[in-house]
Amino acid sequence: MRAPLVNFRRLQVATPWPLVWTVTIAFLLVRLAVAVVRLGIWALRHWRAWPSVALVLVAVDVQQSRGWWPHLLVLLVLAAAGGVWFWRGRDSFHRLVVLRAVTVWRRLWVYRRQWHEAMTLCGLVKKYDGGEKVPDLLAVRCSYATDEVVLRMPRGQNPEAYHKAARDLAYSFGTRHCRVFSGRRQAPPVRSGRLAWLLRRVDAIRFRDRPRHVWLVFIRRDPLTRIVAPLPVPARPDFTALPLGLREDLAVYCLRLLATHVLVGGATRMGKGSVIWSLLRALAAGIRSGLVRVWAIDPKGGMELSIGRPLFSRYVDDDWTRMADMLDDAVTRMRARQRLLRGKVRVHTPTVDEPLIVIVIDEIAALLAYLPDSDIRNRIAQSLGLLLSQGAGLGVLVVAATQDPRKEVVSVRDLFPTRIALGLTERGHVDLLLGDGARDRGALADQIPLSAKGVAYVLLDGQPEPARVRFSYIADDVIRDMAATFPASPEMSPEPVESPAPVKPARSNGNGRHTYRPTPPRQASAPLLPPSLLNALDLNTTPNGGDPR
Ligand SMILES: Nc1ncnc2c1ncn2[C@@H]1O[C@H](COP(=O)(O)OP(=O)(O)OP(=O)(O)O)[C@@H](O)[C@H]1O
Repeated sequence: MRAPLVNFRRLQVATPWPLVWTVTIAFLLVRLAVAVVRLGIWALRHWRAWPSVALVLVAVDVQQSRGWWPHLLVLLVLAAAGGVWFWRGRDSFHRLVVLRAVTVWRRLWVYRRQWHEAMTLCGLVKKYDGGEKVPDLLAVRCSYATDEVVLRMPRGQNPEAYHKAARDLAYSFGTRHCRVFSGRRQAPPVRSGRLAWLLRRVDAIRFRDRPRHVWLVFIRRDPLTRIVAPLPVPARPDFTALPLGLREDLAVYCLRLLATHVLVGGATRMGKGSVIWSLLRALAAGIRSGLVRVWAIDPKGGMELSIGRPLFSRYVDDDWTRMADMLDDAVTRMRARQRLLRGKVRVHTPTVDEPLIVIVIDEIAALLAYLPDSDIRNRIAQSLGLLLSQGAGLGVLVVAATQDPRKEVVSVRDLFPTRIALGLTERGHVDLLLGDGARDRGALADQIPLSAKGVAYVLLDGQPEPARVRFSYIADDVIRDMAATFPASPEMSPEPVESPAPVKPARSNGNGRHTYRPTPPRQASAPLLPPSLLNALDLNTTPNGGDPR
């Protein structure tokens, strides 16, 4: 027989039973308290299920006391109310009933059921201490086109693992695309009213930074295969959020133009024009009121921009020297503003006296790389360098498009803080435009099909992961209508202003809508290609034969 560890008898010490019992009871009490707290947290986390549980309990009670008739009656009343709701307020019915039902169904059937298996097979489960650490599925939110899944990573992982596994994840859950975001996609709501201070504090907790959370967006059906119609012109442009198109989660894509320059890259005929025109449409009310001045340069002889000539305070399409002069004038204007604002503010606020100047250049490579006269080319490069490095805060912005984003072609590329990547021909161009690693984080701009004109990858505010958007398609008639409705107001500046070309006003057709009556094109703005050839260019690439309606 083995000797006891402590022989109390030989030591003449009585067994300390009170101590043994106290320690045991204390230990059990602590374990019980932990279990109760965990149960409480679990119940709180699943607070959404409370009403359903309560309903089931009431239903069972009613069934036992009164039979099935009350249930049938309640079902009939609910069906009738649902029918009336669907008939009178289809949008709210879809949002509050259909989408919620879809969310519950997909959360349980698609995600919860297959979560462990999919995470294991995609290599996202960690092994620790003989057990497994599976990412926690926290929430699922469905829209018509997408499922947003929020998860918490196990320790020892970072979002890069999910970027790498994005394709595997997409196919595991029966979709073709999965976008991975390491930050929250919605900004906290703007609160107003009496309780705003309280709600803001709650939001500060609810929307706090959660480094261990990852947002997966599964694209169930691609809403960007359809052409996006022109968006309504905002009555007063909000330079921090100009609506330009649609995101793939069906939210409106808004561009922050304030204090930034924008470079649009895309292969030929992938829709660079639609980005520029969508932007001009969003600015149109400001153009008419004089809050915004657009100076346009179209090195392609007016092929793209001349159609909206009245929108521009200044416009050049045929003379390299005048293009260089215009950029020099912009630098002069910027310097004058610099003197005015020095020591007062750090970012210029547009006013009618000191408007936002937006310099639109349709093909910047033509000015920086292909221009034959090297003196003018150097002048232009110098002015652009100055504008891009100093103009953003002073309200002199450059919006430029290019087919080739390489540095040899667009030497000033790195000075554009905001970039948009439409369909590109080369894989390497994606990172050149959107920054290193953008393609690995999901910006597959080189895989955008030729038919998806106007589809682009952009970086949304504060997020390293690119989002896919489609810019609204602004047809020629819409541009002419815009130009007639929102012509640039006469400039009150010392610079020479060319008077806008006369455009026939849009005529009312009696029902409050305006129809454009085309005027014959001037010689300078006549297309360089015959219409038949232009149509032929589009025929194979646009789904409906180049007639996006
Ligand atoms: N957002 C869009 N949605 C649908 N179709 C579009 C869109 N943008 C452009 N397209 C179609 O693509 C064609 C080419 O568009 P656009 O001229 O804007 O391309 P681009 O990239 O500016 O061409 P280029 O390289 O010649 O300057 C248009 O004629 C139009 O049919």
